[in-house]
Amino acid sequence: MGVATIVAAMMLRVLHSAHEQSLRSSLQDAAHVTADAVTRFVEDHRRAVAAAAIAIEHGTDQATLLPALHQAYPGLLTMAVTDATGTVVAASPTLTPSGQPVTQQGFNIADRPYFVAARQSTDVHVSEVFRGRGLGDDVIVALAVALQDEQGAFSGVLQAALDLTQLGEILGDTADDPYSYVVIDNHDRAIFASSNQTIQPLDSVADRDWLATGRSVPSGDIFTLEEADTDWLGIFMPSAQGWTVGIGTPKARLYQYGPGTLVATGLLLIAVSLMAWLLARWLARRVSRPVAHVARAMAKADLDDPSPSIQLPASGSSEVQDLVQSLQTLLTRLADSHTRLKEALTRESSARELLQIEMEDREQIIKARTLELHEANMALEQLSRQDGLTGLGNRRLLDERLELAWENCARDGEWLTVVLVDIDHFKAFNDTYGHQAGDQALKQVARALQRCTHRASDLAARYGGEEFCILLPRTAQDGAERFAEHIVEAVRQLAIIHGGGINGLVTISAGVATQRPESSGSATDLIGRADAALYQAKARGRDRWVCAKSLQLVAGRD
Ligand SMILES: Nc1nc2c(ncn2[C@@H]2O[C@H](COP(=O)(O)OP(=O)(O)OP(=O)(O)O)[C@@H](O)[C@H]2O)c(=O)[nH]1
Repeated sequence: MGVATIVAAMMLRVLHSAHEQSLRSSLQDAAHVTADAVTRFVEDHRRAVAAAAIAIEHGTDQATLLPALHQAYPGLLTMAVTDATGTVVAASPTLTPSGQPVTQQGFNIADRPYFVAARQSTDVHVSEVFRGRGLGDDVIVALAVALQDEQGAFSGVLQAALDLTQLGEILGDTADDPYSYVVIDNHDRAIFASSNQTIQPLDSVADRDWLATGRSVPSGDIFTLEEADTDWLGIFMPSAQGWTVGIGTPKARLYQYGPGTLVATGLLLIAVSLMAWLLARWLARRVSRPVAHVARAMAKADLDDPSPSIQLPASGSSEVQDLVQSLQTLLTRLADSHTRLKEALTRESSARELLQIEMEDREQIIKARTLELHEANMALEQLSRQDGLTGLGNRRLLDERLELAWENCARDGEWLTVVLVDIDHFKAFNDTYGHQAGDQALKQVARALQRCTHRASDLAARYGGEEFCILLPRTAQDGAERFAEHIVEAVRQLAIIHGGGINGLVTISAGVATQRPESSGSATDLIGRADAALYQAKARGRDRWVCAKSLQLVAGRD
């Protein structure tokens, strides 16, 4: 039924557009015919007036000619012949509305624009549209032509008033006409409007919406006008004298189909519905149901079954049977591929697990070896900076740390102290107690010095032979002096017997140098000053410390 509805809607659409096309072309035809009729109406009368003028010029009796002309052309309301001064000398009708003979009234039309225009023209002049005065007040145009005497001189004017209300009869105007007409002059005044319009003759239509809309499209094209209660189709056509004929019709006429059309459409709709229903039934029996059956069988097919099969449907076209055969073949191949794929996946999965285990083992080994290598490097690194005998830092470590301490204290504006230490009379100790005992004494002194350094940044290093160097970053003069006193005393406290030593013991002498490092100076100078102080300590009798304070040396314990 859905298909039938669509077909019916399409048919109605086609019908509607054919109807619209027909309405448009009849609107255009009506516009052409009407414009021609208006033009012909004016032209016929103009030619009649021209012919009458020739007749008058050739001596035809005006008193006979004018009534005859009047009778033949009832559209000519009044006619008058004037002399050269504009005074009416003959007329039809001959009497005024009040019953007086026109010619005796002394009417003079020399001041009328059409009189002046006709006198200057060789053809019949058609005036602007105006409302008559004198012999009537109808809406008219004056048809005026100059008359000449036998010598060709201007002898007067023949003038006729053309009744424009007659346009209604020409256009067949009736109140129930499906079309509305309007004839507009070149000043946008209505000359004539059909009786289904509320426009009076000579009303201005300049401000009407339909005028602006109609002029927005080329003459002869159909335009659409939307008004509050009615939508219109309209058309403008040019006619006589630069006038315009406008015709409009409500758009709703598009939807007025005749009863025959509606019956035919209804029957067609029923026939189409019936055919669609029969077609749907046939398709369902021959195609849809068998295909649905096959689809269900396919959905249920188990690829793990070594030989899956689809049952052939009882009904169905031969195409459906062929389709089932093809699907059966395809299904068998799919099941085969499925089995091989599963086997391959299982093999691949086992291989991947083995590979994973292998990789993890290798990763562990590499990690362990890397760690061992790192530790060995660290040990080597440490050994390369350690004195083998005493276990203190060696000269290499001292140089690195001195450089670093110099830079840090320089940056922070801190004091840096260097203490150089030398064991007193150590040669004699070796000579007396042997070299091995000398080594033991060196180790004991080293440990004592090590114990005296407390801060992480302090460093006690073997400087060479029986000499040691101690770095004390961030340590000013008074701290340095206390430290020097402390190590001299600490070595005394070891109480290592030395017959040739001071008071029979192993003692040390120390040289102390303290300064605030500056970017201009160097650590070597600081070591040099400590060495000079050490020399002073030795010179002053050993077992003491001397502090290099600028150039002045400060001594501890004489
Ligand atoms: N046992 C031992 N002795 C060392 C070692 N290094 C240097 N010495 C000895 O230390 C002694 C240093 O003697 P000197 O430089 O003359 O000075 P000193 O005898 O200590 O006299 P003063 O320094 O003036 O008090 C030398 O005999 C070196 O052989 C070492 O590693 N072990």
